[in-house]
Amino acid sequence: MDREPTFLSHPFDDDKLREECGIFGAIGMPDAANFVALGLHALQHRGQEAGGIVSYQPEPGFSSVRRFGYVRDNFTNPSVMAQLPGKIACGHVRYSTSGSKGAAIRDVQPLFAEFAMGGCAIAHNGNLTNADALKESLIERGSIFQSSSDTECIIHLMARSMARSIPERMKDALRLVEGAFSVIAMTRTKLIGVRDPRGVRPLMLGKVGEKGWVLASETCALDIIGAEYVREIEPGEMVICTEGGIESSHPFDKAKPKFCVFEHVYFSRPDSMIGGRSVYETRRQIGVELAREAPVDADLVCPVPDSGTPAAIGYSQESGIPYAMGIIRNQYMGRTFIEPTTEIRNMGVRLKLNVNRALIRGKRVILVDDSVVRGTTSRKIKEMILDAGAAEVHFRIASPPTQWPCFYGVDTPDRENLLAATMTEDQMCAHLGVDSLKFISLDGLYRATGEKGRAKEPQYCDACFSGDYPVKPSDMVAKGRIKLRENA
Ligand SMILES: O=P(O)(O)OC[C@H]1O[C@H](OP(=O)(O)OP(=O)(O)O)[C@H](O)[C@@H]1O
Ligand SMILES: NC(=O)CC[C@H](N)C(=O)O
Ligand code: SF4
Ligand SMILES: [Mg+2]
Repeated sequence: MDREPTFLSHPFDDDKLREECGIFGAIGMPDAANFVALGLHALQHRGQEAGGIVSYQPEPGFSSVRRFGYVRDNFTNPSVMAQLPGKIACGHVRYSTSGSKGAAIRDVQPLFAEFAMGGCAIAHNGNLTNADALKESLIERGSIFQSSSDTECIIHLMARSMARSIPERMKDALRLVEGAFSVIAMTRTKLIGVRDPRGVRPLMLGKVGEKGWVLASETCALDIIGAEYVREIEPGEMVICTEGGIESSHPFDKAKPKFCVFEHVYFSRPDSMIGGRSVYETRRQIGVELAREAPVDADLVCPVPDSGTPAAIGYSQESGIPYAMGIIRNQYMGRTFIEPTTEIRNMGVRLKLNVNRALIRGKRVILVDDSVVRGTTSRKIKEMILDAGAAEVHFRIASPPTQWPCFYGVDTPDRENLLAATMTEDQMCAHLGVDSLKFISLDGLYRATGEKGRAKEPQYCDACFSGDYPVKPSDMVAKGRIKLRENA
C-alpha cells in the first residue's frame, strides 16, 4: 500500500553521515546579520535542517530568528532581515547530534540567555559527550532546560558560575564540558570564539575593513563576504573580538590536538583551507595515494559526485586512466525531499544521481567515492552502472572503512548499521556485488594530509576509522550505546 508522502531523506540520502553544523559571527559592520546570512549560506553544506541568527542593537536589544530549512529560503527575506538590526550578530546552520534530532525549533541555535551582566547568544559546532550526565545533575540542582540540545548545558553552567563577566563564565562552563566544541558567542559588545582543547572542529578568524571581525567554521565563508583570512583559532583558545581589537587566552588544560580528519575527507568544502592546506588538494592527494595503493586496470575513472570528485581527479592523474563524468548529479536536489510513494520508489526513481549511459556502456569503470557508511549509495550506483551496460565496476574509497560512530558533532548511524563494522572488505565487495572494492589505508590518508603517516599518538581524531576515541564518549558508554575497543 502506498504511504502518505512524508518529508524524509531521499533514496540517496538514507540515515548515514549527517554533517555537522556551521557557525558564523560578525562584529563591527553595519547590518552584521546580512554578513552572517551570507556566511551561513557558504556553510550550508554543514547543516541543512535549520538555521538561526541573533543580532544586537541598543534599540531594540537582542533579536533572534530561528527557522527550519535553508538559509536562502529564510534569511534573504527583507522583512526577516529587518528584524535583525545591529553591528554584531552570530548564526548557526544545524544538523542535530542531540535532543529531538532536528524536530524541535527550540533546539535550533543560536541559543540565547539573559544573565545579570547582559544577554549572550551561543552557536555551537560539535557535540558534548557528557551532556546527559551534566543535564541530570543540573536539573537536580534546579536548572530548567528549555531545549533538548546538548549545547544548552553550556548556558546553565554559565548561570552557575560566580564569575563577573560573560567570557569568564564561559570559560568556567566550558572547563566542565567534555567532547568537541567550536563555539561562537556574542554579548552586546563582544564576539567570542572558542575551540575545545583538542580543536576537533574548525574555527577561523577573518577581518573586514578597519574594525570588523568575523569568525567562521571554514574559510569559504570568509571568501563569500570578501573578508581577509587572519588565522585559525588555536585548539583550546578563546578570542574576544571587539571593535577595538582582539584579545586571546588559553583557558583549558593543554591536550594533544585532535582535529577531525574527516573534515579533510568530506565535511569541509573543497575551496576551504585547513591548517594552511587546501582541502581540494588534500582530497586530490588522497586519490593519488589510492591509485598507488589500489591500482586496477580499467577504462574510466568516474567520481561519485560531488564529494568523490577531487579524489577521482587524483586517481586519474596518478593512474593515467581517463577521468570522466559517468554519474551526473541533479544540482537541484536538496538534502530532504518529499519521499515519493512506494510505487514510484519501486520504479527506481533516481532523484539525485543518474548514469551517463552513453559513456559507460561496455566500459570497465573505477568509481571513486569519499566514504561508505551504510553502503546505500554504493549499492544503488552499482545497480545503475551495471544496468547501463558497464563491463566491470571497481569501487575505490577515499577514506578507510567507517567502522565506528562519531560522537563529536557528526550524526552517524549506530555501529551495527555501519557496513564496515559488520563486514570485512571482501564481504563488502561481495555484498555490493562489484568486481573489486578498496579503501585507502589510514597511513595513506595521513600522507595525503601532508603527514609522514599515522604516528603512535595520532595527529588527528580518526575514531570513526580506528575506534581510538580521543575523548571517552561517556554518556553513550553509560547508556550501553557503544562498547569501546579493549585498549581504547
Ligand atoms: O554508504 P552510504 O550510507 O550511502 O553513505 C556514503 C555516501 O554518503 C555521502 O554522500 P551524500 O549523498 O550524503 O552527499 P554528497 O552529495 O555530499 O556526496 C558520501 O559522499 C557517500 O557518497
Ligand atoms: N552537528 C553539530 O555540530 C550539532 C551541534 C549541537 N550538538 C546540536 O545538536 O545542535
Ligand atoms: S570520529 Fe570521525 S567524524 Fe568524528 S571527529 Fe573523529 S574523525 Fe571526525
Ligand atoms: Mg556522496
